[in-house]
Amino acid sequence: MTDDDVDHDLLDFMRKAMGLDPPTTKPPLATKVLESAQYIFDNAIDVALDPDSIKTAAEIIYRSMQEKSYSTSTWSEHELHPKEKDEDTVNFILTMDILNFSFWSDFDDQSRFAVNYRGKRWTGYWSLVALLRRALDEGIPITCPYFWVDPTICSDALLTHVFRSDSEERIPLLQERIDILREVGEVLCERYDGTFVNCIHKANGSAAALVVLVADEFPCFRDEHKYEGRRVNIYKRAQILVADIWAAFTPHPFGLFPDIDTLTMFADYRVPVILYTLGCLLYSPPLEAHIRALKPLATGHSWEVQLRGTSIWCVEMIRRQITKMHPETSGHINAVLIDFYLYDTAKDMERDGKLAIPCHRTRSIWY
Ligand SMILES: Nc1nc2c(c(CN[C@H]3C=C[C@H](O)[C@@H]3O)cn2[C@@H]2O[C@H](COP(=O)(O)O)[C@@H](O)[C@H]2O)c(=O)[nH]1
Repeated sequence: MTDDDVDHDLLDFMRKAMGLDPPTTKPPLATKVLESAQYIFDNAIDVALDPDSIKTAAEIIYRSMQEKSYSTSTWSEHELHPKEKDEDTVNFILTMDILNFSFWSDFDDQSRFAVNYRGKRWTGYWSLVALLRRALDEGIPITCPYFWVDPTICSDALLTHVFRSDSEERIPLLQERIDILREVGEVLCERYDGTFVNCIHKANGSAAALVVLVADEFPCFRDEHKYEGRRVNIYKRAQILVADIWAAFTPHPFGLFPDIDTLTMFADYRVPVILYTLGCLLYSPPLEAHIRALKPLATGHSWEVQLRGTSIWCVEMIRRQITKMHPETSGHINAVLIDFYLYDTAKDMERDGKLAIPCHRTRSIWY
């Protein structure tokens, strides 16, 4: 039967007679992050972009990504990232991205929160990945949602042991980390049979739908703020969760997201530093003085929202510039890979003392 054989008028008549809604071609779910970023950029007065530096940076980033053949496979090449393409890896990535926030430190390098694992000393994001592996090696099922929700086997004391430090500084926001693990576990066990794989299935292959599902279902991922009277969506950990799954799995079915290019840069505290160092981001004198003085910046403060939103918009401008100058890359250089590249490069530059400004000091669960 072809579409011509179908009597659509009769079908509509029968639908109405049966009280069925007419067929609606639902618009694809949108995260509204990019439009939030543009709104913040358009209204920002303390953070601006420099178009010439963006053009120059785009070419530098493009060439470097080509030289390093930056792709999704780069993700699994990291020493501590899981390589298996299975449900355990999905739950490992979920656990990691529930906790993937706020590792900046005002302690000196020897005293800052650190985890010794496999003969190396890990700090920052990598200390989180290391401590999860350390717990699994100790036989603690730290990536299992059913474990998180049962305080008789997963006590706060045991989780404090999992998050223990091998240096003077303790992990920041320990209680928040414990609370949100249990919060996510409750929802997953009640509605998704205790595995994030069922969330992936429910999103039906759409990265944007999965980001929106995560932000709707799990409050700790609902990275939304008020700016100039409007709600703005940043969704940093919800987006990087989907991006990590995409990078870790594609082309395995768990990682097939045809709309992955709708994700944006992940507004953390590291990437703005390299964007500033490249001359792309410009700060007003009071904001720059505040950051250089390592003063705290409250979550939701206008300066903080401007920093995050304008960084997202900056990476979008870089992405558009790369696509304009190198149309052949439009299929495989997206905001996610540019972001991953910028984060990794920022870590290298931090190690070599080449970053031009400290990161801003916001302590929150959002990033
Ligand atoms: N925008 C963005 N933010 C990222 C990452 C990553 C790590 N992603 C890995 C996966 C693929 C990539 O190749 C990376 O190897 C962590 N973060 C954020 O940074 C902060 C930790 O920083 P530090 O204290 O310096 O380690 C914290 O807010 C964390 O959420 C990223 O990729 N992009």
